[in-house]
Amino acid sequence: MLRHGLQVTRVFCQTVLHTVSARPLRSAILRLIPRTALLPWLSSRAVSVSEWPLLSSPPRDYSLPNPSWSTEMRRLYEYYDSLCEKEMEGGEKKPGGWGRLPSYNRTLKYAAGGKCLSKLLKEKARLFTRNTEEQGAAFEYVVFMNKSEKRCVCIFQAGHLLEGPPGNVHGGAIATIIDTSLGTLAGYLSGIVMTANLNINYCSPIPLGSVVLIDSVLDKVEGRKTFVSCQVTSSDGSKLHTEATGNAVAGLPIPRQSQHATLKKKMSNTHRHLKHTFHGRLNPSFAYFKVCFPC
Ligand SMILES: CCCCCCCC/C=C\CCCCCCCC(=O)SCCNC(=O)CCNC(=O)[C@H](O)C(C)(C)COP(=O)(O)OP(=O)(O)OC[C@H]1O[C@@H](n2cnc3c(N)ncnc32)[C@H](O)[C@@H]1OP(=O)(O)O
Repeated sequence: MLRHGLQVTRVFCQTVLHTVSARPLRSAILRLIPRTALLPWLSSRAVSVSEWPLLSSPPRDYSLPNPSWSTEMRRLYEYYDSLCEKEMEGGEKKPGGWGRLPSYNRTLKYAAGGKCLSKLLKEKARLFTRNTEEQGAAFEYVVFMNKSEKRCVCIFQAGHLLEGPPGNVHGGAIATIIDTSLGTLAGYLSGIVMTANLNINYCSPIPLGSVVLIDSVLDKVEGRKTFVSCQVTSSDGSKLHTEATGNAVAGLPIPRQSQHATLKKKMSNTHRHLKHTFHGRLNPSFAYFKVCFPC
């Protein structure tokens, strides 16, 4: 009976809150509801308040296995996952040196725990490599990072929407996944970066639907520039498909004078959100990278 009552309350609250579109009214209602009391009823999943805000379902982590993954993709995922540092019984950490990076389609929003940072972001914007919900259709990938070796491995399965030459992957799609891997490595090591330069040699075509490995390493850091390179090989490493070098520049480009004040204000709002989300435990500007660096 009580369970039924709670369910009705949950559905009622969800309906009201989704129907109320006026923002001030919606936030007034949200303020009136005691979070800790209602959260377990309103969310079908068990999430803690500090992990995820009221009424939002946790974002999808695209780096986790899904039914479209081939046996080879799963095998490689399980291999690298077994090398990852894991919490063991008794709180001890199993050393491994590797870590899987989560991946979201709205990175800044989700990395900040769902706080709305959409002033900085376009509401409809999505990470290019994660812009379809159809599993297996385009970019299926997961990045494993080895911080001590300054290296990352991306396991990539190319879906049917990435066709270029018949039966093979489009060169632009290959460039995209290379940019993602190199950008992720450079960003992980040097903070916020923009790719300034990318050189690619396409050595042999990648068959559509196949699984390849993108092994990226740090070459050197010179001031703001982080030089990285990678090799794209078949999943058993026997065939070289592509090789690339890149240079990523750290820090945001200096905005024009007229944009400066607005950007500064937006960034300080973002920092406030991050500070609030992480309860001031971390330097908010780096919370995004240190807590859950996405790719
Ligand atoms: C708000 C950001 C938040 C990021 C959040 C990340 C989310 C993570 C989520 C998921 C991860 C997925 C990972 C994806 C990764 C994708 C990465 C991309 O695709 S980035 C898009 C394509 N790149 C551009 O659009 C850059 C356009 N260019 C620029 O903005 C500027 O030119 C920039 C920033 C690269 C440099 O501009 P300056 O004004 O800051 O600095 P100057 O003085 O021009 O250059 C600094 C140094 O770099 C060299 N440099 C500049 N451009 C170069 C070039 N093309 N080639 C070689 N060197 C270059 C210069 O010679 C200079 O070197 P010297 O310090 O003098 O030694």
